[in-house]
Amino acid sequence: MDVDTDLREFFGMINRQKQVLLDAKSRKGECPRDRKSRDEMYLRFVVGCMASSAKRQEPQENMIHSSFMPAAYPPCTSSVSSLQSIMIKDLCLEIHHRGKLLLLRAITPPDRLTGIICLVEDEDEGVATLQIYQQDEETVRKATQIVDVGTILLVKEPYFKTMANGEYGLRVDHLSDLVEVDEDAAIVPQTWRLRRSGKGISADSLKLEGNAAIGQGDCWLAIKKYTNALKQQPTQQEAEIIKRNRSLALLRTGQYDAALSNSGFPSFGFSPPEKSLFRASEALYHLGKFAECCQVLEQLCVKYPANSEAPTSLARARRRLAEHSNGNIDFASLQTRAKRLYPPRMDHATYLGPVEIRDTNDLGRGVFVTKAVEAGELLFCEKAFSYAYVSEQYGRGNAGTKLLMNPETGRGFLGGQADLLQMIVQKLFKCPSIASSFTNLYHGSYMPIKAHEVDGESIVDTFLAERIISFNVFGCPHSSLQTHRDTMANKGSNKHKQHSCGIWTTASYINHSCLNNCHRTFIGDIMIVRATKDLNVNTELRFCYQLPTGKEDIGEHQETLQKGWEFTCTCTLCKSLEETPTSTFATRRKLFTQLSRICAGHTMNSIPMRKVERLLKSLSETYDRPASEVPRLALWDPQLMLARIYLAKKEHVKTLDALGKTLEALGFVCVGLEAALSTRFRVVKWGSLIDHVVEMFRSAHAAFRALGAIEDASIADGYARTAYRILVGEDSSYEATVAGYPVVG
Ligand SMILES: C[S@@+](CC[C@H](N)C(=O)[O-])C[C@H]1O[C@@H](n2cnc3c(N)ncnc32)[C@H](O)[C@@H]1O
Repeated sequence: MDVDTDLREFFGMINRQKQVLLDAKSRKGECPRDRKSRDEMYLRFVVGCMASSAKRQEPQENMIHSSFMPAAYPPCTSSVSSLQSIMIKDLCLEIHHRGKLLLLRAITPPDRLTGIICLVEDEDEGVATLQIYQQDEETVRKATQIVDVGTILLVKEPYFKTMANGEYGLRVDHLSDLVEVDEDAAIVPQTWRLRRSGKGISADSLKLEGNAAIGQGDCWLAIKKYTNALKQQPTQQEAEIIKRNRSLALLRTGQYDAALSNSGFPSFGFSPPEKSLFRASEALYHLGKFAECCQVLEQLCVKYPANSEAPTSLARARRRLAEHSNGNIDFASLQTRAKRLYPPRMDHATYLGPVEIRDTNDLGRGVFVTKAVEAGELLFCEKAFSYAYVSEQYGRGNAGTKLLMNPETGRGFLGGQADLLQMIVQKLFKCPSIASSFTNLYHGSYMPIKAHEVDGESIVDTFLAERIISFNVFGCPHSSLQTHRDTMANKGSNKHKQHSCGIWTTASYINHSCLNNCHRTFIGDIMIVRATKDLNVNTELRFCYQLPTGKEDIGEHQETLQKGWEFTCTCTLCKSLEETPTSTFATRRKLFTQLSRICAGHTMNSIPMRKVERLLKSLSETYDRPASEVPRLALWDPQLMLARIYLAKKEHVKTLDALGKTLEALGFVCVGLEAALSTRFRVVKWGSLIDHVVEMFRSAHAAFRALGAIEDASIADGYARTAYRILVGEDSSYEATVAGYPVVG
């Protein structure tokens, strides 16, 4: 939603790749005889590495790293012991060798492109290129910590294919399909046992090696050392210490479930060690289990009063718990922190207000309000499940140059979204206890596998994750406050071309309507959802996935919804647009163009008001349904311009009249804006909310005040604040923002 999915400029590339895939498919099942020799492959690989290293050292601006998803295939769900060995020479093209297992040893260091690439050999000295995808970024885990010369790997149910450069290679898309093997594992041939393995070394020595690795910042190596130490039959006491140490390395590598169980949680025994309690609390915090985290930290504070970090951590966890339970949210401080943070990943908890996910009659699941709410009320405030940040100034984010295309579905992920896939797959793999909040999201017709675990590792289906992201991803600005200020300052907003994006697992259940009744805003990776109308209990919430501007052809709007989410919108606005004859659209466009030309060609003082009013009247007459039922989205803009001119000319009665018409065009029903001023100003029904609605109410405030209608002025200011709260997410910044409005400040 609101993500940049316009990949037209890449269509040529997608089509060429489609052709490559088709050509490859025609060789399906073929066992290629024209494989390159080991030496030739080695030479090509080294040259390729040198070229990519040179590119990394001198990155070109706007360089796009493109990659393609293969046709979806499920991850292996069989345990290693049930698979049969196969050799590289027996692999056939475009085949997933189900029931088979390939034992490999890396013969080159890795090269990192969009995936990690290296050359591998098998026991028969057959050589192939291995491409592994969805691994951690280099900044999180170096490619050499994943595979390096001598690393022994098992590829489960190997997928052999023609690669982009025309050579043949193995491609691994699912993390659990690749298993690193110890040199002393029974499956490893004697000739490969060259390095010093854990065998014969005491558990204590391996533990010390693990501690040293942590000291050097290599937590992945530390985990291996501790795991080997545990295989050397340590005493129970030793084993507890080793696990406790491993818990720290697991914490630092984001493996919070395993860190928690290695800490000894939940039964720490009669005398819980300080480190166990602390590590358990950290893991619980990162898993969002704030109540349990507080309990563990309270225990730690009582047992170890000298621990100086525990009270600070407890205070932090209690703040999260309060945010989570009561919606006790300090928005002003959130805004301040988001401004300084790059990427703006906020240390904050999710608050779910009066909302519930339920089945709808016709659109699968949806979100409903559990009590009556008023326009502006906070419904929920959700921390992202996963968030990929791309700076609006480019170059400051963690993404921006990747293009991941799926020729099979015709969908593509650009920039942040391509990063999001890798981040989510890693998170699901590392924290399986929270995976279902993501995997339960809508995924269209994709059929997921049933198994979740094999050989003690979680199974993550990369293609399911890709599909879920494409239906549920939200584009987002660094902060909606900045977007609002930019829009109001006429700096133009890139609202509809968001590169940062994320997944918010509650918001994802909200279905679409062009006439939405709730609105999402962002402060960094926090999404704030507020009601845009007064809602009765049990009303289903509706977001606008993609806002029709009212100027485009309805076909274009429906095509975007169909392409993005595979449905056709049947809301009153779409229905009315569909029923509008083409000739009416043409008249509307013509009148609109005339209006735009007049506005662009005149200053405020020289604008021919009568002509504009006449054109606006004719434009209104092209609509037949009342605006309260079907907003006239093409009309508010020129109508607001009139209101601005009247306000500038201090013609306050006309200002109020023009504002009434502007709000009406957006579907608002207001009373008390008429010349007589005999009725108290009131919004009877809220309409579509756009940033300028705040300006409209502020202008009404100014006009009422000038006319001496002080109470109406104050009511108008109240509405401006409510609209602002909905559009920005909070109103602590209201005064500072509206003071900067160009027209009415
Ligand atoms: C983000 S999900 C929304 C939650 C979804 N209904 C569920 O059951 O999980 C988006 C999908 O919901 C369905 N959907 C949402 N709004 C719709 C609408 N107005 N009409 C028809 N289908 C809609 C479409 O299948 C769409 O791809």
